[in-house]
Amino acid sequence: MKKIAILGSTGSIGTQTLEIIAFHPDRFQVVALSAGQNIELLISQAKQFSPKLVSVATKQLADQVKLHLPSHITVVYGEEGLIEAAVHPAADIVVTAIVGSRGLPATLAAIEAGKTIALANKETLVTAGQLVMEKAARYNVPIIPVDSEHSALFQSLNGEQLKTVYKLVLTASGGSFRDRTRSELANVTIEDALRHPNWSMGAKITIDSATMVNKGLEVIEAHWLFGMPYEQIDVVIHPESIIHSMVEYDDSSIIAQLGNPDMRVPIQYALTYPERIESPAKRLNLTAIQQLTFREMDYTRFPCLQLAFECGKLGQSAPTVYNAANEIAVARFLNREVSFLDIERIIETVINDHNLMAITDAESILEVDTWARKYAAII
Ligand SMILES: NC(=O)C1=CN([C@@H]2O[C@H](COP(=O)(O)OP(=O)(O)OC[C@H]3O[C@@H](n4cnc5c(N)ncnc54)[C@H](OP(=O)(O)O)[C@@H]3O)[C@@H](O)[C@H]2O)C=CC1
Ligand SMILES: CC(=O)[C@@H](O)[C@H](O)COP(=O)(O)O
Ligand SMILES: [Mn+2]
Repeated sequence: MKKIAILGSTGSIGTQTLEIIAFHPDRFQVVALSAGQNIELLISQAKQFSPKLVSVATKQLADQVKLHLPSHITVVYGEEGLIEAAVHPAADIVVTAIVGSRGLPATLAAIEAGKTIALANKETLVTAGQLVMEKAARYNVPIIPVDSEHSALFQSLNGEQLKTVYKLVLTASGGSFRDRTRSELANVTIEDALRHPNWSMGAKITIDSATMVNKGLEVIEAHWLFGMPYEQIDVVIHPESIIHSMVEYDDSSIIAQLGNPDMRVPIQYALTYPERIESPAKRLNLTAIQQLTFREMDYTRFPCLQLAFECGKLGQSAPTVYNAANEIAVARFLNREVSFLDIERIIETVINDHNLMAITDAESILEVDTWARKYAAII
């Protein structure tokens, strides 16, 4: 029986993780759940899965949750509560399904506590890739990707020698506005932006997909997860999201992972790795699909992806700034304060006005992250 803690159990990844756990009741047990504000859902999850501990964003919410749960379930809150969930002594695997770089301290704590990390929260690797990977190596902790592209790369690299990789190829759906020109983006609405063609996901990542920032974050995530130079990472538009990513080797062979767009597959793989077991996902029927298509990435149409490569190559504090500026810009867009195209303007401005600095520890990351957030909030 694998014991699971989920950070962000009320979100898109969190609820799908619980679907997998419910599908395999003999294999998994939930020991900790963490939510932000959605206590109604958290309470019903706790009643169904009987964790030992639940965590919510604030003391006020924790007090309300306590009224609805039996006293043997510990209720904690805030950043410390999130960390308690991440280091729960009974947990073997921590699923990091919280959104944004606020997931970093709990992820670092889980690594120090020796937990296997099933990593969905890509922002932690973008903002602190070196720190996270060095810590994972020091504590001998596996980081298993949940993000569909990285799960695909992980599977396509299985048993191969990294030195024989010619390039990693991430696929991108193109997002909600794939077929619109830049001039057509000026007046798009939040509702339009949230209509992803293939995946049902949380709001922040759906906007990231439309700006192509999601692919930018994923390029940096791939760099850190697989130790691959940016020059050997490529992105291709694949509107059907059936090939989840691929690895091209020196001998010209390409190994890819395919499947219907269903996050329960990579989530389950991260929980059962290296085993493969039956999943609730619908099987892929290639003859029904008939054709898979590909388009060259247009870096002028999607400048945020170009910027991510530049920030990744610059290293130091640049990826932290890229991520923080984007988190604020997306929150402002979702709050109807700025337009869709303002997201890239804000990111570009914050990056251009930033003086690159060395990132040595969690404190320096927090300092840069705080500066970028404050600036992105007012421009
Ligand atoms: N959705 C997907 O298909 C994919 C997502 N990812 C990545 O996974 C991560 C999660 O994405 P997704 O599930 O879509 O996001 P959602 O917005 O659906 O869920 C976010 C989760 O984080 C919780 N949360 C937010 N703020 C806080 C806080 N201050 N303290 C504690 N918990 C908080 C939310 O709690 P609450 O709702 O209770 O406030 C919720 O459980 C992201 O990093 C995303 O990039 C990667 C690949 C695919
Ligand atoms: C499901 C998943 O992993 C998302 O990150 C997804 O890849 C978003 O799709 P695009 O960013 O390719 O639109
Ligand atoms: Mn992805």
